[in-house]
Amino acid sequence: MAACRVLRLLATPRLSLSAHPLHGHSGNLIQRARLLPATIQIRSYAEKKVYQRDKPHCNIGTIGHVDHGKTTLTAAITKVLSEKKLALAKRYDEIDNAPQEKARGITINVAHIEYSTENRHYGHTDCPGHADYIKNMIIGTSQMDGAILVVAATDGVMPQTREHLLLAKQIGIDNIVVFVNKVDAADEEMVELVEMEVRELLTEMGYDGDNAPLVKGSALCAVEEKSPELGAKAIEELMAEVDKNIPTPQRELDKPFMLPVESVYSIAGRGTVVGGRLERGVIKKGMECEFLGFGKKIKSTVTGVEMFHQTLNEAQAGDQMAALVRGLKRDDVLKGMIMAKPGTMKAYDHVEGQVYVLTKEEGGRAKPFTSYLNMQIYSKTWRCSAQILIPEKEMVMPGEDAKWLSWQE
Ligand SMILES: Nc1nc2c(ncn2[C@@H]2O[C@H](COP(=O)(O)OP(=O)(O)OP(=O)(O)O)[C@@H](O)[C@H]2O)c(=O)[nH]1
Ligand SMILES: [Mg+2]
Repeated sequence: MAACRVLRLLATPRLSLSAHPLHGHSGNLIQRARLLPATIQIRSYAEKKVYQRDKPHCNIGTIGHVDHGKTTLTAAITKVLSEKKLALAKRYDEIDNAPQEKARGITINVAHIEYSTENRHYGHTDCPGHADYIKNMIIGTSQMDGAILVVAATDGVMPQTREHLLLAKQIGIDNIVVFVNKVDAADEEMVELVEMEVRELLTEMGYDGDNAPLVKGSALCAVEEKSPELGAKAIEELMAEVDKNIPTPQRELDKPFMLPVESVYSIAGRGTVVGGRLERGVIKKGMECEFLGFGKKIKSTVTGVEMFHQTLNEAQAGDQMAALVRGLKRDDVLKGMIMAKPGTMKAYDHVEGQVYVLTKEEGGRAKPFTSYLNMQIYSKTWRCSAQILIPEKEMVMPGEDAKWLSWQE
């Protein structure tokens, strides 16, 4: 189990950073960021439908252990909702569409899918469960307002069930709805045991395990149109719980805009498109913008805004959006940069934080640590290899609080 710590920035207390030293030294960050695969596909700006903002927008997604059925559940939700004309049904292989994903049968990149219920419009991020792709899961989860934790009844709580829930908690996801999947392949006793186990885990992680919304069913049955009680009905029940238990957050619309860049594309003949979840403010066509990060500061102008392939008159905080920007090459902008209103943000190469070090039982490390330790720091869509300094103590034990300073290596 990997150690995980949370930094609360003193200067900007709304921003929380998760440091996750899973992968050790990151090497050349910029090179790595370039290698990361694209996640939102914007094919053409021509003849786009205009997005109708007639329902509140909410960002959710699927987290949980590898192979527990997150992508199948994502496909099942779109299928069930498409029957009510609230979604376009997405097949499993349209969600996991990279050749490597198809070959290995696992999710590697997060996928962003859109659908609606009667009450809300959703952006859904399907995260990878495999331990090797935790970094993608952290970025995916940092864009969610609430999460669906998928646990297979055939397996129960597994290492990444625990780790994903821990990370979701650290990232600040307060509302979780559980889907106990693969109920078609497990006996009743097993399903009951798994429910108890998940509730216990939720409590352990600081959620209200006893009263957490939990739905049991089978995503595969819903996709294959079998056993409607376990299939389509369970999916409807799940979405009703999501509607009820994951509140739409208050968005900061009146602040200067800020978009952590999650993906960068180039569209032949049109230019460069950047995608991500708009963290605050409003973005409209014609606005000036500035990209910060990786030692760069680049000015540009927004020439188009869209969400899930539909044109937006304006993108609002919370939207999973993409912006076309003028005069930039694809390689000028990197995943992890911030796109902001010019002059409103500054880049730093160090952070000061008040840190609580998780104990081994909480999923942290067993040993104390001292200054000059190298680790990865994660925040929003960026991650960075950093060195830490603990000014007031010689060492910090798991379970202790400390003030610390970390700077980019
Ligand atoms: N019996 C049964 N199998 C299921 C169910 N849901 C998914 N599966 C199967 O479980 C396997 C894994 O499903 P995925 O949806 O790829 O799992 P995942 O959680 O997205 O996996 P990663 O993204 O790689 O972590 C596939 O073979 C699915 O067909 C279910 O309800 N019942
Ligand atoms: Mg998957």
